[in-house]
Amino acid sequence: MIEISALQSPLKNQLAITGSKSESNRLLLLNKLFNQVLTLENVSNSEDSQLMQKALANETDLIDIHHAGTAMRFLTAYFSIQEGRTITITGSARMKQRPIKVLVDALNQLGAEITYAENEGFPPLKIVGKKITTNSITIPSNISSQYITALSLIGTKLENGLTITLDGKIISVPYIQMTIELLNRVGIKAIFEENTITIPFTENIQSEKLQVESDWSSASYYYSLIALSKESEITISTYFENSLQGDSALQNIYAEHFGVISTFKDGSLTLKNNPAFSLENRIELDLINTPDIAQTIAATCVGLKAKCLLTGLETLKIKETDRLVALKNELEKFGAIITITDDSLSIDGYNAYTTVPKLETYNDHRMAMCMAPLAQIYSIRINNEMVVEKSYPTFWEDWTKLGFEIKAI
Ligand SMILES: O=C(O)C1=C[C@@H](OP(=O)(O)O)[C@@H](O)[C@H](O)C1
Ligand SMILES: C=C(OP(=O)(O)O)C(=O)O
Repeated sequence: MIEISALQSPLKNQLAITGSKSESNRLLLLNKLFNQVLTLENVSNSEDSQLMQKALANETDLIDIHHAGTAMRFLTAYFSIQEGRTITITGSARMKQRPIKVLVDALNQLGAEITYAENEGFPPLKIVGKKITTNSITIPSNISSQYITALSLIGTKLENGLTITLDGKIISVPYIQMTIELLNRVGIKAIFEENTITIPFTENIQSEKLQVESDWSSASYYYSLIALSKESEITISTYFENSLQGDSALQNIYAEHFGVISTFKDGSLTLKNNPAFSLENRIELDLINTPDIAQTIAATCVGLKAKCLLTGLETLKIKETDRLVALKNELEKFGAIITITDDSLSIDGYNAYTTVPKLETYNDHRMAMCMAPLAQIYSIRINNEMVVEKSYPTFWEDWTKLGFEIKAI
């Protein structure tokens, strides 16, 4: 457990944040599919991307992917087309509760041979690699976009290509767009229009150098920190105005609702306070396209004692923990009055707040990181703080650089 206290205000500092975990995991898989012809720069040093790299290099028949959801889903598709190889892919206790049936059904309908090693619908999976020649599939698109990305990535290696029809509401759309844009960027003419994705079989891609942009979900904690500070400025490197990452929506969300100004210069992003900003009565946001910044936004609201209604949160309950329950439990420790439904979270007011809260992280990196900015206002304690490694291993080092005092207790 750590205790975090703010030492200096205003903040002024520069940080280098690791590459996007989402871009990295897609590019690592593509590179494996296409004989490592890409030279990747600023690849994420997150545990999830390291696990992805190790799994792709692994030649044994048992792969443990721990908490890494994207890696679990992308690798299920990858191993299902490795003819002549049989593997079992497993993960953490939580991974064994995260649904994968939609993806397994789709792959098996295409001709894969995947069975459940424990519980129907969930990892671990036994995968016997097969040649897949079927070239079209319909898949529900309202549970996780990661299933759709997984199919799109391996579609490039199916001899007849793949047409994917998305059935129902499409959630986390920017993550599907990121996949298609990355395929386009390496020269694969993938198309995503309305509810149809078309992926052509591709023999080879050109060798080229690609720079992974830094992680926008990780940037969210600095947006929150600035929103909870005054006259402060933080510069973070390797961010661009034209991002592939949907979480770059942070720029507009924090400009409009929390008074944080973003400026880009020479590949860096500077965040600072807008002195003319005033908080609205109740913040309303639909976050269906940006699920990973929902926790950050809820915690920023608590720091500002703002009321809010956050909707489009139906995917939060199947992530690293049930994030809706975790947010309610922990943010109520600051006096927030919170109501959650299956797909929303509202903060309707605040009770008087008295004690220094001891905050729990539920094995969820984003629970630890979203609450850290509250240290700018309150003295807080965070249990199991090393969960941050999943996406941002140097998080606490960076907070020390910013001037926070972090004590193990
Ligand atoms: O494709 C990706 O890289 C991701 C997609 C999103 O998941 P869902 O599509 O399950 O919402 C997101 O929450 C996750 O952190 C990363
Ligand atoms: C949901 C997340 O990751 P994953 O689904 O890849 O485990 C996340 O990083 O917030």
